[in-house]
Amino acid sequence: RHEFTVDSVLNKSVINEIVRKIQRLQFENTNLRQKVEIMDAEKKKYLPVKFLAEKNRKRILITGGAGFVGSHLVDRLMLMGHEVTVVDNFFTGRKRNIEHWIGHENFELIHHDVVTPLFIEVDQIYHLACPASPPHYMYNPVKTIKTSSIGTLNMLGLAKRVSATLLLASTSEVYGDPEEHPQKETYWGHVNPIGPRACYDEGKRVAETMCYAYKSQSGVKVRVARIFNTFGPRMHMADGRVVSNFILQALQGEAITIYGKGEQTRSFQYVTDLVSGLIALMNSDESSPVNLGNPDEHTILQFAELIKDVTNSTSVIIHKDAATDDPRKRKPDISKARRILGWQPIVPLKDGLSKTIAYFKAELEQESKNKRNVFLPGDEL
Ligand SMILES: O=C(O)[C@H]1O[C@H](OP(=O)(O)OP(=O)(O)OC[C@H]2O[C@@H](n3ccc(=O)[nH]c3=O)[C@H](O)[C@@H]2O)[C@H](O)[C@@H](O)[C@@H]1O
Repeated sequence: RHEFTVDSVLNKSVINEIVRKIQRLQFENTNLRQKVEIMDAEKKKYLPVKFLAEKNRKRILITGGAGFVGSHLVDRLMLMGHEVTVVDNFFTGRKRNIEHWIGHENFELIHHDVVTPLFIEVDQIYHLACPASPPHYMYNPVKTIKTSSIGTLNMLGLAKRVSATLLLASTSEVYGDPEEHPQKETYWGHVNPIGPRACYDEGKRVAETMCYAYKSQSGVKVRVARIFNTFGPRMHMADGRVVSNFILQALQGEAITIYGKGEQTRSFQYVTDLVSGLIALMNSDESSPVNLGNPDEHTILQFAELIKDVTNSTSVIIHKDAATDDPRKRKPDISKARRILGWQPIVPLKDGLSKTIAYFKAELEQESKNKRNVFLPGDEL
């Protein structure tokens, strides 16, 4: 209408204005389209998770969820379609262990130390937070005791308040240096209460005691998993436990260090087997402790030779001083888990090792790339 009613100067400016508006709209439209495309691409980076009906979908808290075992548990529960909240203080946990879920609508990450109370709403709590490797838990023994005692107390308090079920990640270390072999859940253990391992062993023993005190006094639903030696990808490079030490030493051609004669035994389970056991236990009605481990027992010397063999390594095997209070034998009796949960480990040691070796190889490659890209003071940037 303007074209016919106003003079040609005004007419021209109106037309210019309309053209500008159209251009702006087109620009915004393109921008919006690009934004949607980026969001779609972002969505595609997540592995597809199951869509669970509201009544089956649980709100699950995993303390220590950015750690080695915790992050594998996160993966399984996310894929199952649950809402997962991870709490970690990142002492031994790493954000990169769970980075592939960050931003997902079913996932939440909270940087928090369980020694401080936490107020959230959840249905289940997998309480894994605590360093598990001897050099890590001995690094700050007082903090280790606080984590197992006050940390567990806080999580039991949370479970009580919101009527959640709490699963405690306990350990084979509650049996100490066992005088019964293999170890059944009925065995009370042989623990030195003042030795260097006591901060962890006794910490976990009191954590178990607290679970049963909360159960009998307040009716909290508890599950206690006594976890035996576990290995797999995402173990910390500086973990210090035997599997990661031997693999890293073998891959780098360094001497494989056996503490003592190597006659002590351990039985190793692959992490995905453990995850299946933890989930089965959480969803069972069993409140008394259950061993989760692989009964396939090896001496540490045999294990060093196996690692040398599977990595094709030229490393020599050397002996160092034996560790204080190092358990001489360890092998789980898993008949209870078999009977009650229908669970048993299924991953053969060699298969688990080859996945773990591939992981450490990739980590070492990444490290050597970083070394080449490192800038030193005085370098021109
Ligand atoms: O891996 C685990 O799941 C367990 O690890 C540790 O228990 P430990 O059996 O002492 O674990 P390692 O440090 O891996 O030691 C296993 C054996 O290998 C020996 N070892 C370890 C490291 C090494 O470089 N060389 C070596 O001979 C140790 O002296 C010990 O006899 C923790 O204390 C447990 O809580 C945890 O459940």
